[in-house]
Amino acid sequence: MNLKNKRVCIIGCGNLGKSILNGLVDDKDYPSENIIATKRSLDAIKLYEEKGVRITTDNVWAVGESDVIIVAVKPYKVISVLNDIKAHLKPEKHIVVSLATNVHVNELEESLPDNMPVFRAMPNTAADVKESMTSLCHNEAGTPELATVQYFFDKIGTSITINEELMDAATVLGSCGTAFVLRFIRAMVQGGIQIGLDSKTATEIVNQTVKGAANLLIERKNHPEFEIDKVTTPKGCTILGLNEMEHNGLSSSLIKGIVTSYDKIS
Ligand SMILES: NC(=O)C1=CN([C@@H]2O[C@H](COP(=O)(O)OP(=O)(O)OC[C@H]3O[C@@H](n4cnc5c(N)ncnc54)[C@H](OP(=O)(O)O)[C@@H]3O)[C@@H](O)[C@H]2O)C=CC1
Ligand SMILES: O=C(O)[C@@H]1CCC=N1
Repeated sequence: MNLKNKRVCIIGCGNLGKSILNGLVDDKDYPSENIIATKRSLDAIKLYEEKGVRITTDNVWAVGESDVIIVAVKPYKVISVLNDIKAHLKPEKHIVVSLATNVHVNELEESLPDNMPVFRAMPNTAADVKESMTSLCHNEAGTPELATVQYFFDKIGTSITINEELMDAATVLGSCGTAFVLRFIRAMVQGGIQIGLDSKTATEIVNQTVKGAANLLIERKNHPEFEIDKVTTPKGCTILGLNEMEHNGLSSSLIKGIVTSYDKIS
């Protein structure tokens, strides 16, 4: 089957679900008519009907109309949602993808029919602009369905497939990481304002500088320090600022924050 004919429902279309929805509805070749979004209160997603997306409060109906079931509710709600739809899931037809942190594949399988293809996906909200980093893992029944799941998450960014043992770490870096990077960006803008730039100009400069630095690493595949060495002119202003940041714990605070988030999940 042509993968663009695969129908997807996003159960629990909130912060992350809407980011994924935005990434999919703007896709040039995936038909929005193949997307269903569910929530108990539909006001926040009504606007998507104009783009051909079907919206509903009925998860069971949504499952019956879909092939890929993305469960985007909060972790503590996942099992109850699966219990509601379990009787309507067909292992030969459906693929279940949970976005929830810390709800493991074996827990998901316990609330699903036998031999159900089950995935965990850890995207981030940059899915909104098709720039998500998504980490995937799956059960054995999911193996033949990996290409289908990759199809959707590669439409909203980039995906990698890893062992489930690494999903907590991938969540912290790739999902929480969006907030970490945005806070870093905000701090740079605050510094820019302190040295005389208005907020809009500082933001424009910082946003492109961060995008450029990331693309340098993505395109050239060099270590960050290799690229930093090109900027830090001996006795220049960059190395002074960089060392002052390190004297005040820049790298250490980032590492400690990442470990703290990881400890919370695991
Ligand atoms: N936010 C992020 O960046 C990331 C989040 N995640 C994971 O994604 C999941 C969602 O997170 P997030 O989007 O932030 O949470 P939100 O609370 O924003 O979204 C969850 C949505 O689920 C809906 N919902 C609740 N119960 C039901 C139900 N029974 N049927 C249908 N919809 C329901 C709620 O809407 P209503 O009340 O109208 O039903 C709500 O909008 C979590 O498990 C989280 O761990 C993973 C990676 C990144
Ligand atoms: O903060 C959270 O728990 C969710 C999971 C990763 C990003 N947001």
